[in-house]
Amino acid sequence: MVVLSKPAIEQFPKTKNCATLLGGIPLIDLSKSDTKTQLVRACEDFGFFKVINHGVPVELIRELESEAIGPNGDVGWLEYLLLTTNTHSDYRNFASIFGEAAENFRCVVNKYISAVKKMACEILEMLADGLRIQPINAFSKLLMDEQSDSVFRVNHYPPCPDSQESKGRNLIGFGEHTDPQIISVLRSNNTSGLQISLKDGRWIPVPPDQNSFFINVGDSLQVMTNGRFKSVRHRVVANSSKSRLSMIYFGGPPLSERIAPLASLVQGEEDSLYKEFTWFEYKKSAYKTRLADNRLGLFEKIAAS
Ligand SMILES: C=C1C[C@]23C[C@@]1(O)CC[C@H]2[C@@]12CC[C@H](O)[C@@](C)(C(=O)O1)[C@H]2[C@@H]3C(=O)O
Ligand SMILES: O=C(O)CCC(=O)C(=O)O
Ligand SMILES: [Fe+2]
Repeated sequence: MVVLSKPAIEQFPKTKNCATLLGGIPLIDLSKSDTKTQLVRACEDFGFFKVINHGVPVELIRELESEAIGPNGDVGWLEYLLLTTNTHSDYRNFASIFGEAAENFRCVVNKYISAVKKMACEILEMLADGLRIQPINAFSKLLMDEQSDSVFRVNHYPPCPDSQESKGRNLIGFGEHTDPQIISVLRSNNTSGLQISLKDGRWIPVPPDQNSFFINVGDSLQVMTNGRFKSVRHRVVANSSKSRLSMIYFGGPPLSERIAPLASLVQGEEDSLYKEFTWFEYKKSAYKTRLADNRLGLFEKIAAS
């Protein structure tokens, strides 16, 4: 893990209209009435922030965490994918073998996704308001669309004792990358590991907080805001003694949606930094890239001379 010296911490961008800085990370209290300016500022400076008083029931978060770990609590040094090979399998048999567990998990995941999606949409509407974008649901309607291509991911990082021995070296759990979608809502248990990259390229650790959410600006929001918001580069380093469990909702647009800078954020066509693309085109090209690649590079317009 990167340990920051005090002078480095003092060099973090000073946020005007001030979102509280918590170890360098903007902290937004969603219960406060006027947070839109702080939200805009956090998306411009970091592409990342922490939210508290978010309205998602703590019991729902805990329930999902315990369901994700599995009914019998077996957590080994293994993550696996188990696929059925018989396309004609009778799903009623599955239910009788796996008991209620799979059914419950699906049900809790659905409730959790509805709650975090609602929060993500509220944040996106405050951001649109802060940027004076009309209509105010210009971003959130993409997540609300029935065809929205949003995904949900649960990551489990087993403890990695080797990372203790490799002093001064970060053992990577999830390599550096930006998220391709519009917005990501991340919640983890209290195990550290997540780091974000500042604009100057320095990596800073994000202190974990199981009761809060961390929000990432994704590549699509960077494009729609014509680069005003930055999709944050982030990674996860291995923890030597504790396992990390994270759950992320990635709010994405429908596959057919055209992604381009919003007209109100560009003076004229020539000021647009990106070529228009559909989310399908972006996703297709993203899956041909390496995790750390700059996926937006392909869609950037060459700077006019
Ligand atoms: C290497 C890849 C994994 C990824 C798709 C990609 O081709 C590039 C982006 C990766 C990422 C990062 C954020 C999310 O975890 C994810 C689900 C996504 O939408 O883009 C992953 C993709 C993945 O693991 O399939
Ligand atoms: O596990 C984490 O904390 C972050 C994972 C992540 O960045 C991702 O799944 O895209
Ligand atoms: Fe990510």
